[in-house]
Amino acid sequence: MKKVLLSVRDLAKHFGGLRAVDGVSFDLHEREILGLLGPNGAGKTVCFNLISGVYTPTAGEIHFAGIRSDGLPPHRMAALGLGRTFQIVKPFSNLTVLDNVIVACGVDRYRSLARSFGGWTGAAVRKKAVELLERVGLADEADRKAGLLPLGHLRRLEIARALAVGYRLILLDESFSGLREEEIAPLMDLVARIRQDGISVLLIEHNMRVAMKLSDRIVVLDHGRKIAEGLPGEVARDPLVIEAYLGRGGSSRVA
Ligand SMILES: Nc1ncnc2c1ncn2[C@@H]1O[C@H](COP(=O)(O)OP(=O)(O)OP(=O)(O)O)[C@@H](O)[C@H]1O
Repeated sequence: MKKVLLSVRDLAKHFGGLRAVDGVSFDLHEREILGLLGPNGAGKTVCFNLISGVYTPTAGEIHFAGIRSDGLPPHRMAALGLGRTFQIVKPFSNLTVLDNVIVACGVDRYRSLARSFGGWTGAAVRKKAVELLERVGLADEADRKAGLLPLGHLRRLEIARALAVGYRLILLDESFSGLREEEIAPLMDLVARIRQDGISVLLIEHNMRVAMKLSDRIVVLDHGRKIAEGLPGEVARDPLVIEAYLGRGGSSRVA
């Protein structure tokens, strides 16, 4: 049986009177790619922020890697093996691509320093960062200033930074948005390879073709609530999902 890596139970986040996330539950299994979909304002990014420790829930529970994790700060979540990308890419523009990944590896460094004092060497982190750049196909860009990278490469850099800590799970926030058609298939291959390497993926994606093809299962939110969960083909035919995306009277499939 598949092992649950992340479990979200009755999760809620209110901002004043706004129920941005309103009683959402789902599981993500080890080695699974789970798509988190929904129209604008559905609560997807707030969910990411709850799972990664940026926000503390108003109610509900999150369990990650066998421990109750809601309320833990982002660096504790990172130390547990959770990495994430952001909808708006924010590299350190004046640092090289390699240094951007070295900085992201810092969480590991501080953790091992605290534990063993001296378990870390600069050379080891550099080696890890170079390996990560190779993994995402950016080795040739290592010495370039990150601010000079085109969007497609920036998205790969973000994924390398997420992988620097995310040895169990990475959260991808619209990693495909704004990419050219020819950049999309290779990035899908990269995400599939990451999963083959044993890392689970939770992705927010507005590109339906990408989400449907890449995800093993899909959870759909609307107005903070879960309205559907299932295999991509099932979810795409779900009348509630079609209505959420196309409005009442929508009759075509989502994908
Ligand atoms: N810090 C905040 N304070 C107040 N309201 C917020 C905050 N963050 C998000 N919201 C609101 O919560 C709701 C859900 O936002 P969220 O960003 O999660 O949507 P989303 O599904 O990611 O949408 P999109 O696809 O447009 O990024 C929105 O109404 C948003 O305005």
